[in-house]
Amino acid sequence: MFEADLFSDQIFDEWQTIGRDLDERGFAVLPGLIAPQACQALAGLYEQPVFRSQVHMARHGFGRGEYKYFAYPLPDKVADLRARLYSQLVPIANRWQERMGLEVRFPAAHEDFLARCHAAGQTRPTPLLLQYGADDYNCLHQDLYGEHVFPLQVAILLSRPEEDFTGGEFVLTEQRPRMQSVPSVVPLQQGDAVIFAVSQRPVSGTRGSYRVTMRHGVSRVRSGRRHALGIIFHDAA
Ligand SMILES: O=C(O)CCC(=O)C(=O)O
Ligand SMILES: [Fe+2]
Repeated sequence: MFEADLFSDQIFDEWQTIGRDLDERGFAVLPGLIAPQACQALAGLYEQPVFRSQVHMARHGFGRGEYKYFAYPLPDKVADLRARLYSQLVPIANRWQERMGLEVRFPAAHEDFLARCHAAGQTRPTPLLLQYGADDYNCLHQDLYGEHVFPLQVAILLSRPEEDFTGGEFVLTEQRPRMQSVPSVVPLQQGDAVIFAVSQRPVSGTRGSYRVTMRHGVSRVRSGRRHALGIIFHDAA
């Protein structure tokens, strides 16, 4: 299903660039991670019985639209993507932990990190499929589900901008100490992945690194229907 083989030599350079973008801005785009047909297939799962729960965002003040958390066992494609992206991101996550003065380090294999989450009672899977229609949006938020937090997450756009939907842009804000927040809009095509900080990231200052707080959301969809796949690496309590 993957356009990009996450471990091939060709994309080694791409991961170097991704690491640099993440360090500099707290987010990076991995273009064409999922082929159009596979995007359609993943969006089609929304109506299938592969979920543990459904959230209507308006009921919780999270925005407007809905999402569903996958149940274990995850669909093969989602499980594969989660494990493979994790192993690419772990060196970056550990570098960030060190720069933020945090003691926790993450193991090389995702299953070992999940064992840590599960032992602490964070046993529920967090990968999710989101569905937005006209006028739906997702408020700025952070996907924190307990004490154990992997500092990076991934969202993949499954629909085609301008064809399947208009509006509905992926948005990030960065809140700096004693300064006003910086907004970023991340342009995505179908199948593109955005990798971004879950809640905090290190920024280099004149006297070493300091932490900034990131939030993400989706601007109002103006027309059509938008699906996205969210890959969060920690499980939920
Ligand atoms: O719909 C999106 O693009 C982002 C959804 C989201 O909040 C997430 O994947 O955590
Ligand atoms: Fe989110």
